[in-house]
Amino acid sequence: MLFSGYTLLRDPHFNKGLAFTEDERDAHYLRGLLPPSVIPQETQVKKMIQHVRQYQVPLQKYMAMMDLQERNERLFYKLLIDHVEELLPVVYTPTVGEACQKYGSIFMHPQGLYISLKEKGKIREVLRNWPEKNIQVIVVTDGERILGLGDLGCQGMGIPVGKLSLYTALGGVRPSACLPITIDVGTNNEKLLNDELYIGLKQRRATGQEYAELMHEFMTAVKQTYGEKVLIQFEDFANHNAFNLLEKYRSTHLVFNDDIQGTASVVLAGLVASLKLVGGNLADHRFLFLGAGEAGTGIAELIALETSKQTNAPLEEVRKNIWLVDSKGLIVSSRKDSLQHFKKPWAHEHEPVKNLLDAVNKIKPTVLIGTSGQGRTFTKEVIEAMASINKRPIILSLSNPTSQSECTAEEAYKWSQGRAIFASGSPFPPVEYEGKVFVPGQANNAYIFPGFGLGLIMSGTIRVHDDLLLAASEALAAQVSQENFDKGLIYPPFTNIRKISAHIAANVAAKAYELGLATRLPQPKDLVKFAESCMYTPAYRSYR
Ligand SMILES: O=C([O-])CC(=O)C(=O)O
Ligand SMILES: [Mg+2]
Repeated sequence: MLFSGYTLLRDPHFNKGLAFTEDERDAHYLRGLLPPSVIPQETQVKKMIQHVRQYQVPLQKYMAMMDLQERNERLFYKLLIDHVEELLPVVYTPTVGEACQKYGSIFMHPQGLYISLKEKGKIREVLRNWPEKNIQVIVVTDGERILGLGDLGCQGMGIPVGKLSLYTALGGVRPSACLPITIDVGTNNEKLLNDELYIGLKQRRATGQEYAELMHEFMTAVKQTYGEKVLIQFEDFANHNAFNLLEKYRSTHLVFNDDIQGTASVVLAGLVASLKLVGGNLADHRFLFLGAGEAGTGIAELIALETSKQTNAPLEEVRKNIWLVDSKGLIVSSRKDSLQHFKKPWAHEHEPVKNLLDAVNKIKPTVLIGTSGQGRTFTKEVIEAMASINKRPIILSLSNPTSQSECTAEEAYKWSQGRAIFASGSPFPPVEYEGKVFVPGQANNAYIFPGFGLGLIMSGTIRVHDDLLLAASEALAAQVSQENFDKGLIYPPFTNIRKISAHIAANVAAKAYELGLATRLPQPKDLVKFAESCMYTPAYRSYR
């Protein structure tokens, strides 16, 4: 340990507050710097949860949590793990969205690493300024599409910070191995450009070659600094850059796009689980998406891939069961020439259809998935149409945060007379309808990326392959218990998430070994046990 006395109390990695023992207080020059009482971590957790609960305003709870993270990291993680269901909506969606919108005015101490156009040519130096050297996971955003809230520029930093706190709390990756990064190439958000408290570059976004060069310098510097096996998670990039970056770097770097691949994996898991409630195989179902961006096309492709593996039918054939609606209506072959490349595989033969309601009535889907980033687009008429076509319509409102959800849980249950199987990206509380309580699930990539990342890291995997996403999906679906199904849930509760993550990690690693992508040899015998043994726990360590 580097510090003692006053500096020790102010170092969030080592500080334990009143939990320092008498011996530690003697050995580390702490006498007199703390009041005499010695309190165990459990008691500190009780105190802190009361502290957070006293705030009525979610953003204040968020600030209290960030404050704790900066003061006493182990207590922060202990609190988050012990109260995960309660605190996830605070450090993650929906509150983290509001925090990003207001980042300039709530900003107290910088978290993560900022790389702006000013640092062009110096990115390796910037990485060297970060205090930790052994980095295993980077979550990086350029802030252009933060949740469904749009361009928040440099203030998107809340997202990598939040995602990485889940890597630790939910997936057990050491906090010191996690590095949140925001790339600042400007913002096109006028409100931020005119805000004197805006923390980012006050210029419009760089694009084209200027953008590509900065990203390339970044990708190269990361690999040079941290080696081949550092995982780079792309988060909340706008569509055009997200698809291009993934395509460009997937064969040279260990990259994973959470919005395309993580969301796809979590939704496929929920769909596979829901088959236990509605019957049939994936191939028997018809899927309709509102939103044809990263999440929509990512999910669609993974459903097609899994269906094709199950039925031995070619991908082009099974894709025909999957339909997407974007802002211009149903994606059909007559629109092909004007479509962005990631939408083209979904342009099937059909007459033009203008809006979602007409598309539901024409396509007659069994599953309706919202990935549009637009709130309140699953109207009463849309849900009623789904309910008239299906005995048990599957309805997923995936856009985040809650304000952008395509419909609320209450609307889904009420308008379908309690028949919908519903899950949403951001959490909704249980709903009572005609005397029955319905518990909605949370179809959020937070189920997948922590365990997925752990699986890659612990096996020394060097590239992400689509089969690893399927392995993660399969492991998650297998964790839904009969008791969960009885409540209509297609996801297990977050309470057991560390156990779930260990199973996901193990299944992902097993697949990576099978594909020859894992470099940690020999392969551990029991991968679930191995995953558990790799996981960080936030209990205090004793200092001699
Ligand atoms: O952050 C979340 O809650 C899920 C996600 O990746 C997004 O909405 O972009
Ligand atoms: Mg995201």
